[in-house]
Amino acid sequence: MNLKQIAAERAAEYVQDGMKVGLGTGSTAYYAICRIGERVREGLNIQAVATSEASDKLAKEWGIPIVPFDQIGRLDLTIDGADEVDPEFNLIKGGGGALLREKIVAANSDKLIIVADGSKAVQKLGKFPLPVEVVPFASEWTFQALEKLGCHPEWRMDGDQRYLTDNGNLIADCRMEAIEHAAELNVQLNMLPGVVDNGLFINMADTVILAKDDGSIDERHRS
Ligand SMILES: O=C(CO)[C@H](O)[C@H](O)COP(=O)(O)O
Repeated sequence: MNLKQIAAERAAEYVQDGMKVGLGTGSTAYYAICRIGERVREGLNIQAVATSEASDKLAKEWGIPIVPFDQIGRLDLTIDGADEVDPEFNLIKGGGGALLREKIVAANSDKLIIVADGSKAVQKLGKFPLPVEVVPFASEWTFQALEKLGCHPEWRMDGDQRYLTDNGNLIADCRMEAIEHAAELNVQLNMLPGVVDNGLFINMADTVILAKDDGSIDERHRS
């Protein structure tokens, strides 16, 4: 039983004819894109944007119409994965490195549906290293600023090179174990010159669909 697929396919049912849809990134969002792609092949009429080059490629392979960001306007719905989800629907995202585009797309969507297997549900965010996207210019200074903030950053690597995002930036993964004040940290991080954005998604998710070990679905909506 593929829990990621179960959660993602439930979310894909929310996509309706005529909608403008944001497509997430990662191994769970993958199944949502595939299911939406199947429905497009069956005649579903939508327009979409993708949150990464990988999702863009996958969507096009399925024949999902991808529209330039500047031409699509506001989105009805975005379906994306997450690395951690807390009881208030706050998230850590960016394990796949797409956090910046994911946050921009989520912020321009009427509804953000998060899909995941049950292991992503946590009481407190922070065990998963928090990704912070950093511009390459003077990146060691930014790294030091993250250290001073107590974030314990480590550069994400791709072999022996620093990992580069689709935007040509670096990722510092911050190992904090537990984040006590996620909303405040989100603001503090984004105020550091050199930080483009970080993987904390505060008050952004509207619906969380988790597939539990027995294959049942735990679907929650933010009131
Ligand atoms: O934020 C993301 C990519 O930047 C992903 O949604 C997140 O890492 C979850 O990925 P997966 O579904 O593969 O566990």
